[in-house]
Amino acid sequence: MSIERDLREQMSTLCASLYQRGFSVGTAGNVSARLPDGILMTPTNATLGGIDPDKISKLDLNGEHVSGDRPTKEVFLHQAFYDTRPEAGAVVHLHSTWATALSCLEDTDPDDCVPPLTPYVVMRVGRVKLVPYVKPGDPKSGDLIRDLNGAYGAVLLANHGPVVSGKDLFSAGCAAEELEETAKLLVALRGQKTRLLSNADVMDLKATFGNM
Ligand SMILES: O=C(CO)COP(=O)(O)O
Ligand SMILES: [Zn+2]
Repeated sequence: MSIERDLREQMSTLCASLYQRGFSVGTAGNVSARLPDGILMTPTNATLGGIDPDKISKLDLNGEHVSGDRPTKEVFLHQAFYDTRPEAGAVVHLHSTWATALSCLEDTDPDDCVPPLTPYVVMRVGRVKLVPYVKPGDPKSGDLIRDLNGAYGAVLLANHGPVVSGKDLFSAGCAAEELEETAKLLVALRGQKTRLLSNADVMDLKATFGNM
């Protein structure tokens, strides 16, 4: 099977799994994966529960739509991650409940939305930036990601939801799920005395596991 065909199948399977487990509803969210000759993206106004591998949109290295259905309106967001993070092989955007809740809370630290509560959010997600609200599909969303200069692999779009990159579809999917579960923990622990991992713990995890 070709690399592209394999990625198309993986993307359809990942999207269906995210949808079936409630990480996405309706037509919310979009997923992309980088190829040597372009980017595969889920079509706009498509439910992640029914992504047909043959209808997945393909853009060339110049961002031109070359095949498949019309791509997600968040093309700019995905392209900005690939342009600023050479290690990014895939990007997952969701409206998952708890990460979106975190994006709406006024006291969320914009430079570090998710403190090191557990080892896996450090290992899988890393620091998360809060990106100011722009309406879905606004090219400005890409500019806001480019302004980060690749410093963050994951962001929360204010009042909208998470966007998480990873070295491949599996890693980006795991990171998006880990972010959602950690956001749920954060909301559940609000107002309570909470112990965080120490800086030494965080450094040790990064040294041991690197970029998962
Ligand atoms: O989540 C979404 C926009 O932010 C979904 O839009 P698309 O259907 O265009 O991918
Ligand atoms: Zn969205």
